[in-house]
Formats: sequence, structure tokens, C-alpha cells
Amino acid sequence: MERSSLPPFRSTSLPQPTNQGRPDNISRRDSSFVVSPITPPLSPGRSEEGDSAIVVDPEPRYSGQHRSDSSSALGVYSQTEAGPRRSSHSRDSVVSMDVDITEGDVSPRPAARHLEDEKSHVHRGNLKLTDFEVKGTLGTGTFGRVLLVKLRSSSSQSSNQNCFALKVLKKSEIVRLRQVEHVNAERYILSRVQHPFIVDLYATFQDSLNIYMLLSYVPGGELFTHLRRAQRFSPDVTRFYLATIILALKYLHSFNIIYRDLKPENLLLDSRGYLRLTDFGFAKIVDDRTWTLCGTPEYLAPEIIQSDGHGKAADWWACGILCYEMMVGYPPFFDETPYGIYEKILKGKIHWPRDMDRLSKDLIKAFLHPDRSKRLGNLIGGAEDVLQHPWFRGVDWDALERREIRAPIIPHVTSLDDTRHFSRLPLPPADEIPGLIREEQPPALHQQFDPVAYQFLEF
Ligand SMILES: Nc1ncnc2c1ncn2[C@@H]1O[C@H](COP(=O)(O)OP(=O)(O)OP(=O)(O)O)[C@@H](O)[C@H]1O
Repeated sequence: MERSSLPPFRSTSLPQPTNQGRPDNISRRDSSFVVSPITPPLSPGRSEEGDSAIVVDPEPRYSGQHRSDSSSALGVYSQTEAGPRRSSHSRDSVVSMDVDITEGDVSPRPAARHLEDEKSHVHRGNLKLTDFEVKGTLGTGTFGRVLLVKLRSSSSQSSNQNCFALKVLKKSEIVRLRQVEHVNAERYILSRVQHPFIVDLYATFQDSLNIYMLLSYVPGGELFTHLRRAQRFSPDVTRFYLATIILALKYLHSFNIIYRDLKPENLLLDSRGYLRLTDFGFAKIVDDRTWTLCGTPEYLAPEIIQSDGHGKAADWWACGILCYEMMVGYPPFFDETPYGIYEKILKGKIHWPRDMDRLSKDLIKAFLHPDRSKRLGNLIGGAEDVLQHPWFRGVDWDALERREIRAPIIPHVTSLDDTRHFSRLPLPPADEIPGLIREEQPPALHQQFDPVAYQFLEF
């Protein structure tokens, strides 16, 4: 592939290769996406989802009302345009980036399960920012940040039962980066799925500046942090985490949902050490293939880089990258630039540490098959083939799903609002999220003793 044809990814933090050919340190990797759509080859029966214009409602018109129209989630609604595309640069309308088509399949697939209606516990629009008090910043992302908040109506002030993670997404950034459709999909999908290894969404609301998603607070921190601390995991520890992710993907794929952003940064440990998949910003319901280039460079499947259309197989590829990264400590394809990473992915040459056992190599190679029609997880047996792979021999999948197996790392948390596993990030500036009620802080020392205020008149 020529360099010029490679997609222009947004900047991302990358590991620096050392003399030994392995990265020195790996900083957190941002998710990336291209702003312009990659046009799929025309084929009969292609559905032009990409021709829908998205309009962001500047004011929250649906507060307090339940709307069953799923496409209007978060007050960001889509209109299908029969006419020509609107300018992709105008502020209030952006062109959808995803295009699905159904064409000759690589393998016969079982029919997908029907995605249920929105879960009854998910509230839409009947909460507001002032219902919460912010206790800290848990993470920052491309369009905003995730805050630890407490519901203020909570009867006992000392009770931390009502702590949540509040994902705050800036409307202007979503529009600028043409991610309206992705944000809508995130809300739509998270409000309909329920799985022990997926973060829970409780409510969504909005104001004129931001969109808010109220999620369960997962206090154990990112798998990324635990992996960097441990440097690498043993096959047994890797097996535990990978098995939970495989069950989550099997569940999502059964509804034709592809996740598209698997990486240790998006896997959080709950208080019992089980993983919860978070950040559904790139998740999508896809019958067969889609063309949007999104994900994180190190985790992209070759078919995504080659704009060949991608589907569930791209998630199984990412499982192979994740398995390697957990066992080795860094991903199999790395470079200083995204272009370098893409070239290495397409070349497909993997360096195997000498101490890696044959079965682990066999599993990773099966996931990292460049031909998706031969890739583990995407064969005729689907996810079941993965569960049956000899590397997982002995795993009690049902007990795992019932969370009956002791997790390898139990994060130390003393209360439900304990944030010790997250970096100490500052609270957002007041003008970023107006109306945010900050937790009463004990006065800082210089505030406790202000010599001017005491007016030492006697002296
Ligand atoms: N439910 C949660 N509980 C605790 N921490 C969370 C939760 N959700 C997100 N976080 C923290 O916030 C970070 C950013 O969240 P998330 O990935 O959803 O945001 P984003 O804007 O989509 O990020 P990105 O730009 O990387 O895609 C996570 O990596 C995690 O550290």
C-alpha cells in the first residue's frame, strides 16, 4: 500500500521503539477516526446509510419526556435526506460517516438475536446536572471527560451508594469532529445491552453545551494501568481477562453489534476484579460490513486499514492483539507513527518472545490471521470456536459468566467512591460544564489562616 493512500489518523501517543526493538514505555492510546468517509466499492443492494444528515438540537427539547424514537437519543436526531448531501462543513449538519452494505458473506452466519427495547432502568432526559455533585475527574477523552459524581438527593450524606461515572461530551466537539452518529449509536446500544462484563448505562440527559451519560462507576481502574504495573501477565491471568472479553464480544456479536475499540484502556476492573467493557463510541450494529475507519492504530485489523469493509472479524483480530499485549507487555505491531504501525500490520511479521508457549502462539496466530475468512471467531462456528480452542481448556465459561471465579487482581478500594486507581486529574474549568456542583472541600491551609482577615489591630 502506498503511503499516500493510508488514512490520516488523529494524533495518538505511541510507544517509542528502543534498540532491542521493543517500546520503552507505552502511554495511553487515544481512539482515532478519520473525518472523511472511506467510500466502499459500489455493489447492488448497498444501503446508503451514509446519506443521512445529522442535526444537533442546540436546546434540550425532550427533557422530562420519554421518546421511543431511538434515532433521537440525546436530543441529537437524524433525518434521512433523499436529496443531495449537505455540506459536511456546516456547523449544524454533518454527513454520516458509516456505510453498511450486505454483500456476499465470507461464511454463513447464524441469524442475529433481536436487540431488545431500551432497558427499563435507563432514564432519558429527566435528570439534570444540578442533581449531582462532582467528586473528581476519572478520565478524559476526545470530546470531553468522565467525572465521578454523587446523586445529591441521596438521603445519607455519608452514603456512597449513589456514586456514578458521568460521561460528559461536548456538543461542539462532537459536531466539529463529525461524530454525531457515533455518539447516537453509543447511547442507543448501551441503553439496550446488559451483560456482567459491560458497563451499565442508567440515564442520559443534555443541556445546551453537553451531552451526559450516567454510567455505573467501575472503581478498579483501567486494565492498562494494572498491565503496565505488572509489565506482563502470566498465561493464567491473561486467560481470565481474555475469556471475559470473549464472552462480552460473543454477546454483542449475537446482536450484530461490533465493538471496534478493544484495548486495555477501555477495560475497567470492577471492585471484584472483573472486567467491564466501556466506551461504546465506535460500537455499531452492522449486518455484514462497514467502512468507517475508526479504532486505535495498534489494534486495527488489516481489512480496516485497507478500506476493505470490516465486521465482527475485526473484533476477533483485536482479541489477538490484546492477548499478545497482555502476555508480552506491548502490542505486536508498534512504531513511532500510525503509518509505520499500519505497514507492520499489513506485513504481518510478529516477533515471538522465546518463552512464549506453543499453544498461546497458536491462539494469537489464529486471531491474527490476515485473511478474515480464516480467522478464529469468524469461521463457521463463530465465537463457539474460540471457546473450544485448547488454550481455554479447563475454563468454566458458565461459572465465569456468573462471576463465580476469583479474579487474579482484586483492586483495593475502601469505599464506592474511592478513586485511587485513577490518575489525579483536575476538575473541569467552571465554564466547561456550567452548573456543575463541586463537592465541598475542606478549606486549604492558606484559606484557614488569612492574616489580613484577622487584622492584628493590637500591633
Ligand atoms: N464507568 C466508568 N467508571 C470509571 N471510569 C470510567 C468509566 N467510564 C470511563 N471511565 C474512565 O474515563 C476514561 C475515558 O472514558 P471513555 O473512553 O468512555 O471516553 P472517550 O471520550 O470515549 O475516550 P476516547 O477518546 O479515548 O475514546 C476511561 O478510559 C476510564 O479511565
